[in-house]
Amino acid sequence: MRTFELTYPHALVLDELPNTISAIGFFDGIHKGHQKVIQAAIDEAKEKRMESAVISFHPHPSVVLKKDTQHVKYITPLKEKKELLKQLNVDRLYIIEFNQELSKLSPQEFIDHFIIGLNIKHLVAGFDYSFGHKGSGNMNNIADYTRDKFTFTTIDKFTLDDEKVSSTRIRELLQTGKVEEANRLLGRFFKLDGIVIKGDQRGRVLGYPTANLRVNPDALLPKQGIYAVKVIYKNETYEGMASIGTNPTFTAEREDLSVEVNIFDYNNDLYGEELYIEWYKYIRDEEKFANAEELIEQLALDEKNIRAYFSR
Ligand SMILES: Cc1cc2nc3c(=O)[nH]c(=O)nc-3n(C[C@H](O)[C@H](O)[C@H](O)COP(=O)(O)O)c2cc1C
Ligand SMILES: Nc1ncnc2c1ncn2[C@@H]1O[C@H](COP(=O)(O)OP(=O)(O)O)[C@@H](O)[C@H]1O
Repeated sequence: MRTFELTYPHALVLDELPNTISAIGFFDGIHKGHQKVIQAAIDEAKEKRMESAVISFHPHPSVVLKKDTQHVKYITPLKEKKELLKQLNVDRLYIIEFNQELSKLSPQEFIDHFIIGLNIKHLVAGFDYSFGHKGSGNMNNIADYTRDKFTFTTIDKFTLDDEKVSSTRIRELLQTGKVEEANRLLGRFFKLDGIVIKGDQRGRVLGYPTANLRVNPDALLPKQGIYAVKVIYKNETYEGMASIGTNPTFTAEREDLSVEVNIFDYNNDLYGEELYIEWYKYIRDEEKFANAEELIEQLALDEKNIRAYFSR
Protein backbone atom coordinates (compact mmCIF):
# COMPACT_ATOMS: atom_id res chain seq x y z
CA MET A 1 0.00 0.00 0.00
CA ARG A 2 1.29 3.45 -0.91
CA THR A 3 0.22 6.28 1.36
CA PHE A 4 -0.17 9.87 0.18
CA GLU A 5 -0.75 12.62 2.70
CA LEU A 6 -2.41 15.46 0.85
CA THR A 7 -3.05 19.06 1.84
CA TYR A 8 -5.36 21.24 -0.25
CA PRO A 9 -4.29 22.01 -2.92
CA HIS A 10 -2.27 18.88 -3.67
CA ALA A 11 0.29 18.78 -6.46
CA LEU A 12 -0.36 15.30 -7.88
CA VAL A 13 -0.52 15.24 -11.67
CA LEU A 14 -3.62 13.60 -13.14
CA ASP A 15 -1.81 12.08 -16.14
CA GLU A 16 0.59 10.28 -13.82
CA LEU A 17 -2.11 8.66 -11.67
CA PRO A 18 -3.48 5.19 -12.41
CA ASN A 19 -7.16 4.59 -13.07
CA THR A 20 -8.45 4.01 -9.57
CA ILE A 21 -11.54 2.77 -7.77
CA SER A 22 -11.79 4.31 -4.33
CA ALA A 23 -13.77 4.11 -1.13
CA ILE A 24 -14.16 7.39 0.73
CA GLY A 25 -14.97 8.16 4.34
CA PHE A 26 -13.53 9.05 7.72
CA PHE A 27 -13.65 5.37 8.71
CA ASP A 28 -12.76 5.66 12.41
CA GLY A 29 -12.54 2.10 13.69
CA ILE A 30 -12.63 0.39 10.27
CA HIS A 31 -15.66 -1.46 11.65
CA LYS A 32 -17.83 -4.00 9.84
CA GLY A 33 -19.79 -1.28 8.03
CA HIS A 34 -16.58 0.43 6.87
CA GLN A 35 -15.12 -2.92 5.85
CA LYS A 36 -18.10 -3.48 3.56
CA VAL A 37 -17.59 -0.12 1.84
CA ILE A 38 -13.83 -0.67 1.44
CA GLN A 39 -14.23 -4.27 0.27
CA ALA A 40 -16.73 -3.15 -2.38
CA ALA A 41 -14.07 -0.79 -3.79
CA ILE A 42 -11.39 -3.50 -3.68
CA ASP A 43 -13.63 -6.08 -5.40
CA GLU A 44 -14.68 -3.63 -8.12
CA ALA A 45 -11.03 -2.65 -8.70
CA LYS A 46 -10.04 -6.30 -9.13
CA GLU A 47 -12.82 -6.87 -11.62
CA LYS A 48 -11.97 -3.75 -13.64
CA ARG A 49 -8.22 -4.31 -13.30
CA MET A 50 -7.69 -0.91 -11.76
CA GLU A 51 -5.93 0.18 -8.58
CA SER A 52 -7.94 0.21 -5.35
CA ALA A 53 -7.80 3.15 -2.97
CA VAL A 54 -9.17 4.56 0.24
CA ILE A 55 -9.60 8.31 0.59
CA SER A 56 -9.77 9.39 4.22
CA PHE A 57 -9.14 12.46 6.33
CA HIS A 58 -7.11 13.63 9.29
CA PRO A 59 -7.76 15.04 11.83
CA HIS A 60 -11.45 14.41 12.49
CA PRO A 61 -13.62 17.22 11.06
CA SER A 62 -14.97 18.04 14.52
CA VAL A 63 -11.47 19.17 15.59
CA VAL A 64 -11.67 21.89 12.96
CA LEU A 65 -15.39 22.66 12.89
CA LYS A 66 -16.40 22.67 16.56
CA LYS A 67 -15.21 25.34 18.93
CA ASP A 68 -15.28 23.22 22.08
CA THR A 69 -13.57 20.03 20.85
CA GLN A 70 -9.89 20.32 21.68
CA HIS A 71 -8.92 16.70 21.36
CA VAL A 72 -10.71 13.86 19.60
CA LYS A 73 -9.83 10.32 20.63
CA TYR A 74 -9.88 7.73 17.89
CA ILE A 75 -10.90 4.07 17.91
CA THR A 76 -8.20 3.72 15.27
CA PRO A 77 -5.66 6.57 15.36
CA LEU A 78 -3.99 7.22 12.01
CA LYS A 79 -1.26 4.63 12.59
CA GLU A 80 -3.76 1.85 13.33
CA LYS A 81 -5.96 2.93 10.42
CA LYS A 82 -2.99 2.60 8.07
CA GLU A 83 -2.09 -0.83 9.45
CA LEU A 84 -5.63 -2.15 9.04
CA LEU A 85 -5.99 -0.83 5.49
CA LYS A 86 -2.67 -2.36 4.57
CA GLN A 87 -3.94 -5.72 5.86
CA LEU A 88 -7.02 -5.35 3.65
CA ASN A 89 -4.65 -5.05 0.65
CA VAL A 90 -5.69 -1.58 -0.43
CA ASP A 91 -3.26 -0.33 -3.13
CA ARG A 92 -3.34 3.38 -2.34
CA LEU A 93 -4.27 5.40 0.72
CA TYR A 94 -4.94 9.12 0.35
CA ILE A 95 -5.11 10.98 3.65
CA ILE A 96 -6.49 14.47 3.14
CA GLU A 97 -5.64 17.01 5.81
CA PHE A 98 -8.93 18.31 7.16
CA ASN A 99 -8.45 22.01 7.84
CA GLN A 100 -10.44 25.25 7.61
CA GLU A 101 -9.62 25.73 3.95
CA LEU A 102 -10.72 22.20 3.07
CA SER A 103 -13.97 22.61 5.00
CA LYS A 104 -14.84 25.64 2.88
CA LEU A 105 -14.54 23.97 -0.54
CA SER A 106 -17.81 23.71 -2.42
CA PRO A 107 -18.96 20.17 -3.26
CA GLN A 108 -17.91 20.71 -6.89
CA GLU A 109 -14.46 22.01 -5.90
CA PHE A 110 -13.97 19.04 -3.60
CA ILE A 111 -14.98 16.54 -6.29
CA ASP A 112 -12.92 18.26 -9.01
CA HIS A 113 -9.78 18.29 -6.91
CA PHE A 114 -9.95 15.07 -4.89
CA ILE A 115 -12.04 12.67 -6.99
CA ILE A 116 -11.69 13.65 -10.64
CA GLY A 117 -8.24 15.12 -9.87
CA LEU A 118 -7.01 11.84 -8.36
CA ASN A 119 -8.19 9.89 -11.40
CA ILE A 120 -10.94 8.08 -9.48
CA LYS A 121 -13.09 6.29 -12.06
CA HIS A 122 -15.53 4.83 -9.57
CA LEU A 123 -16.29 5.96 -6.02
CA VAL A 124 -17.81 3.89 -3.21
CA ALA A 125 -19.21 5.49 -0.06
CA GLY A 126 -21.66 4.77 2.72
CA PHE A 127 -25.23 6.12 2.46
CA ASP A 128 -24.48 8.92 4.95
CA TYR A 129 -21.22 10.23 3.44
CA SER A 130 -21.21 13.97 2.79
CA PHE A 131 -18.67 16.35 1.28
CA GLY A 132 -18.09 20.02 0.54
CA HIS A 133 -18.91 23.08 2.62
CA LYS A 134 -21.30 22.20 5.47
CA GLY A 135 -21.62 18.73 4.00
CA SER A 136 -23.92 19.99 1.27
CA GLY A 137 -22.72 17.33 -1.15
CA ASN A 138 -23.96 13.82 -0.41
CA MET A 139 -24.69 10.48 -2.04
CA ASN A 140 -28.15 11.65 -3.14
CA ASN A 141 -26.90 14.63 -5.13
CA ILE A 142 -23.41 13.46 -6.10
CA ALA A 143 -24.57 12.86 -9.71
CA ASP A 144 -24.76 16.66 -10.06
CA TYR A 145 -21.00 16.89 -9.54
CA THR A 146 -19.45 13.95 -11.45
CA ARG A 147 -19.04 15.76 -14.83
CA ASP A 148 -19.50 12.23 -16.26
CA LYS A 149 -15.92 11.49 -15.24
CA PHE A 150 -16.71 8.77 -12.71
CA THR A 151 -19.47 6.49 -11.52
CA PHE A 152 -20.38 5.70 -7.92
CA THR A 153 -21.95 3.14 -5.60
CA THR A 154 -23.70 3.89 -2.33
CA ILE A 155 -23.50 1.21 0.34
CA ASP A 156 -26.57 0.85 2.52
CA LYS A 157 -26.32 1.13 6.29
CA PHE A 158 -24.87 -1.99 7.85
CA THR A 159 -26.78 -3.42 10.79
CA LEU A 160 -26.16 -6.23 13.27
CA ASP A 161 -29.26 -7.35 15.17
CA ASP A 162 -31.23 -4.37 13.83
CA GLU A 163 -28.71 -1.89 15.12
CA LYS A 164 -26.66 0.38 12.88
CA VAL A 165 -22.96 -0.35 13.21
CA SER A 166 -21.36 3.04 13.79
CA SER A 167 -18.18 4.57 15.18
CA THR A 168 -20.29 6.49 17.70
CA ARG A 169 -21.90 3.29 18.98
CA ILE A 170 -18.50 1.57 19.27
CA ARG A 171 -17.07 4.51 21.23
CA GLU A 172 -20.01 4.37 23.63
CA LEU A 173 -19.55 0.63 24.08
CA LEU A 174 -15.82 0.96 24.79
CA GLN A 175 -16.38 3.84 27.17
CA THR A 176 -18.90 1.80 29.16
CA GLY A 177 -16.68 -1.31 29.28
CA LYS A 178 -18.78 -3.32 26.84
CA VAL A 179 -15.78 -4.53 24.89
CA GLU A 180 -17.30 -7.84 23.78
CA GLU A 181 -20.10 -5.96 22.05
CA ALA A 182 -17.65 -3.42 20.60
CA ASN A 183 -15.53 -6.28 19.26
CA ARG A 184 -18.57 -7.75 17.53
CA LEU A 185 -19.23 -4.49 15.68
CA LEU A 186 -15.55 -4.07 14.86
CA GLY A 187 -15.30 -7.59 13.49
CA ARG A 188 -12.05 -8.06 15.41
CA PHE A 189 -10.69 -7.46 18.90
CA PHE A 190 -10.25 -3.86 19.98
CA LYS A 191 -6.51 -3.24 20.24
CA LEU A 192 -4.17 -0.77 21.85
CA ASP A 193 -0.45 -0.80 21.45
CA GLY A 194 2.29 0.88 23.35
CA ILE A 195 5.88 0.87 24.48
CA VAL A 196 6.65 -0.54 27.94
CA ILE A 197 7.83 2.21 30.28
CA LYS A 198 8.93 2.26 33.91
CA GLY A 199 6.21 2.48 36.55
CA ASP A 200 6.61 2.69 40.31
CA GLN A 201 8.45 -0.68 40.45
CA ARG A 202 5.78 -1.90 42.86
CA GLY A 203 4.17 -4.66 40.82
CA ARG A 204 6.98 -7.17 41.31
CA VAL A 205 6.83 -6.59 45.08
CA LEU A 206 3.11 -7.41 45.03
CA GLY A 207 3.91 -10.60 43.11
CA TYR A 208 2.20 -9.23 40.00
CA PRO A 209 4.66 -7.34 37.80
CA THR A 210 2.81 -5.14 35.34
CA ALA A 211 4.12 -3.82 32.06
CA ASN A 212 3.05 -0.16 31.97
CA LEU A 213 2.34 1.10 28.47
CA ARG A 214 2.85 4.48 26.92
CA VAL A 215 -0.08 4.54 24.51
CA ASN A 216 -0.85 6.88 21.63
CA PRO A 217 -2.39 10.02 23.19
CA ASP A 218 -4.91 10.05 20.30
CA ALA A 219 -6.18 6.58 21.17
CA LEU A 220 -9.56 6.12 22.83
CA LEU A 221 -9.21 4.10 26.04
CA PRO A 222 -11.90 1.71 27.22
CA LYS A 223 -13.62 2.50 30.53
CA GLN A 224 -11.42 2.53 33.64
CA GLY A 225 -11.26 -0.91 35.23
CA ILE A 226 -9.86 -4.42 35.07
CA TYR A 227 -9.99 -6.57 31.91
CA ALA A 228 -9.22 -10.01 30.53
CA VAL A 229 -6.78 -9.38 27.68
CA LYS A 230 -4.41 -11.06 25.30
CA VAL A 231 -0.98 -9.61 24.79
CA ILE A 232 0.82 -9.90 21.49
CA TYR A 233 4.56 -9.58 21.78
CA LYS A 234 6.98 -10.53 19.01
CA ASN A 235 4.29 -12.57 17.21
CA GLU A 236 3.51 -14.62 20.33
CA THR A 237 0.14 -14.33 22.07
CA TYR A 238 -0.16 -14.49 25.86
CA GLU A 239 -3.16 -14.30 28.17
CA GLY A 240 -3.16 -11.69 30.86
CA MET A 241 -5.01 -9.17 32.98
CA ALA A 242 -4.93 -5.46 32.40
CA SER A 243 -5.85 -2.43 34.42
CA ILE A 244 -6.76 1.03 33.19
CA GLY A 245 -6.79 3.42 36.08
CA THR A 246 -5.09 5.47 38.72
CA ASN A 247 -3.93 2.79 41.22
CA PRO A 248 -6.06 4.40 43.99
CA THR A 249 -4.73 2.00 46.63
CA PHE A 250 -1.36 3.73 46.37
CA THR A 251 -1.90 7.10 44.73
CA ALA A 252 -4.24 9.93 45.54
CA GLU A 253 -5.21 12.68 43.12
CA ARG A 254 -3.80 11.30 39.94
CA GLU A 255 -5.25 12.62 36.69
CA ASP A 256 -3.70 10.57 33.90
CA LEU A 257 -4.65 6.93 33.53
CA SER A 258 -2.12 4.14 33.50
CA VAL A 259 -2.56 1.20 31.15
CA GLU A 260 -0.78 -1.81 32.57
CA VAL A 261 -0.83 -5.54 32.07
CA ASN A 262 0.26 -8.59 34.02
CA ILE A 263 1.11 -11.33 31.54
CA PHE A 264 0.35 -14.88 32.69
CA ASP A 265 3.14 -17.45 32.68
CA TYR A 266 5.74 -14.95 31.62
CA ASN A 267 8.82 -13.62 33.31
CA ASN A 268 11.18 -11.37 31.42
CA ASP A 269 12.30 -7.79 31.09
CA LEU A 270 10.01 -5.88 28.69
CA TYR A 271 11.15 -2.27 29.12
CA GLY A 272 11.27 -0.46 25.78
CA GLU A 273 9.43 -3.26 23.98
CA GLU A 274 6.23 -2.82 21.96
CA LEU A 275 3.16 -4.75 23.12
CA TYR A 276 -0.26 -5.03 21.50
CA ILE A 277 -3.19 -5.58 23.84
CA GLU A 278 -6.41 -7.17 22.64
CA TRP A 279 -9.35 -6.41 24.92
CA TYR A 280 -11.68 -9.34 25.64
CA LYS A 281 -13.83 -8.72 28.69
CA TYR A 282 -14.49 -6.18 31.39
CA ILE A 283 -14.03 -7.89 34.78
CA ARG A 284 -14.58 -5.28 37.51
CA ASP A 285 -14.13 -1.67 38.60
CA GLU A 286 -10.84 -0.50 39.99
CA GLU A 287 -11.05 -0.28 43.80
CA LYS A 288 -9.21 1.52 46.56
CA PHE A 289 -8.08 -1.20 48.96
CA ALA A 290 -7.13 -0.62 52.59
CA ASN A 291 -3.68 -2.08 52.04
CA ALA A 292 -1.45 -3.98 49.62
CA GLU A 293 -2.44 -7.39 51.07
CA GLU A 294 -6.09 -6.86 50.15
CA LEU A 295 -5.15 -5.83 46.62
CA ILE A 296 -2.94 -8.93 46.29
CA GLU A 297 -5.87 -11.14 47.35
CA GLN A 298 -8.06 -9.50 44.72
CA LEU A 299 -5.35 -9.88 42.05
CA ALA A 300 -5.17 -13.63 42.80
CA LEU A 301 -8.94 -13.82 42.37
CA ASP A 302 -8.80 -11.81 39.13
CA GLU A 303 -6.17 -14.17 37.76
CA LYS A 304 -8.30 -17.19 38.65
CA ASN A 305 -11.41 -15.68 37.02
CA ILE A 306 -9.59 -14.63 33.88
CA ARG A 307 -7.83 -17.95 33.42
CA ALA A 308 -11.23 -19.64 33.78
CA TYR A 309 -12.72 -17.22 31.24
CA PHE A 310 -10.05 -18.05 28.68
CA SER A 311 -10.25 -21.81 29.23
CA ARG A 312 -14.03 -22.05 28.70
C1 LIG B 1 -5.35 -7.02 36.99
C2 LIG B 1 -5.01 -5.80 37.79
C3 LIG B 1 -5.95 -5.29 38.68
C4 LIG B 1 -5.66 -4.16 39.43
N1 LIG B 1 -6.61 -3.68 40.30
C5 LIG B 1 -6.32 -2.60 41.06
C6 LIG B 1 -7.29 -2.09 41.98
O1 LIG B 1 -8.42 -2.56 42.09
N2 LIG B 1 -6.93 -1.04 42.77
C7 LIG B 1 -5.70 -0.46 42.67
O2 LIG B 1 -5.43 0.47 43.41
N3 LIG B 1 -4.78 -0.88 41.77
C8 LIG B 1 -5.07 -1.94 40.97
N4 LIG B 1 -4.14 -2.39 40.07
C9 LIG B 1 -2.92 -1.60 39.85
C10 LIG B 1 -1.85 -1.90 40.89
O3 LIG B 1 -2.00 -1.03 41.95
C11 LIG B 1 -0.50 -1.68 40.18
O4 LIG B 1 -0.36 -2.64 39.19
C12 LIG B 1 0.63 -1.79 41.17
O5 LIG B 1 0.55 -0.72 42.07
C13 LIG B 1 1.97 -1.76 40.44
O6 LIG B 1 2.22 -0.53 39.84
P1 LIG B 1 3.56 -0.30 39.01
O7 LIG B 1 3.48 -1.15 37.76
O8 LIG B 1 3.56 1.17 38.67
O9 LIG B 1 4.70 -0.69 39.88
C14 LIG B 1 -4.41 -3.51 39.30
C15 LIG B 1 -3.48 -4.03 38.38
C16 LIG B 1 -3.77 -5.15 37.63
C17 LIG B 1 -2.77 -5.66 36.64
N1 LIG C 1 4.59 -11.52 33.68
C1 LIG C 1 4.94 -10.24 33.52
N2 LIG C 1 4.00 -9.32 33.17
C2 LIG C 1 4.37 -8.02 33.02
N3 LIG C 1 5.62 -7.57 33.16
C3 LIG C 1 6.60 -8.43 33.49
C4 LIG C 1 6.28 -9.80 33.68
N4 LIG C 1 7.43 -10.45 34.00
C5 LIG C 1 8.39 -9.53 34.01
N5 LIG C 1 7.93 -8.31 33.70
C6 LIG C 1 8.78 -7.10 33.67
O1 LIG C 1 8.56 -6.42 34.89
C7 LIG C 1 8.15 -5.08 34.69
C8 LIG C 1 7.04 -4.73 35.64
O2 LIG C 1 7.44 -4.81 36.99
P1 LIG C 1 6.91 -3.72 38.00
O3 LIG C 1 7.51 -4.01 39.34
O4 LIG C 1 5.42 -3.64 37.90
O5 LIG C 1 7.62 -2.43 37.46
P2 LIG C 1 7.01 -1.10 36.81
O6 LIG C 1 6.44 -0.38 37.95
O7 LIG C 1 8.20 -0.41 36.21
O8 LIG C 1 6.01 -1.52 35.80
C9 LIG C 1 7.64 -5.06 33.26
O9 LIG C 1 7.79 -3.80 32.66
C10 LIG C 1 8.49 -6.11 32.58
O10 LIG C 1 9.69 -5.54 32.14
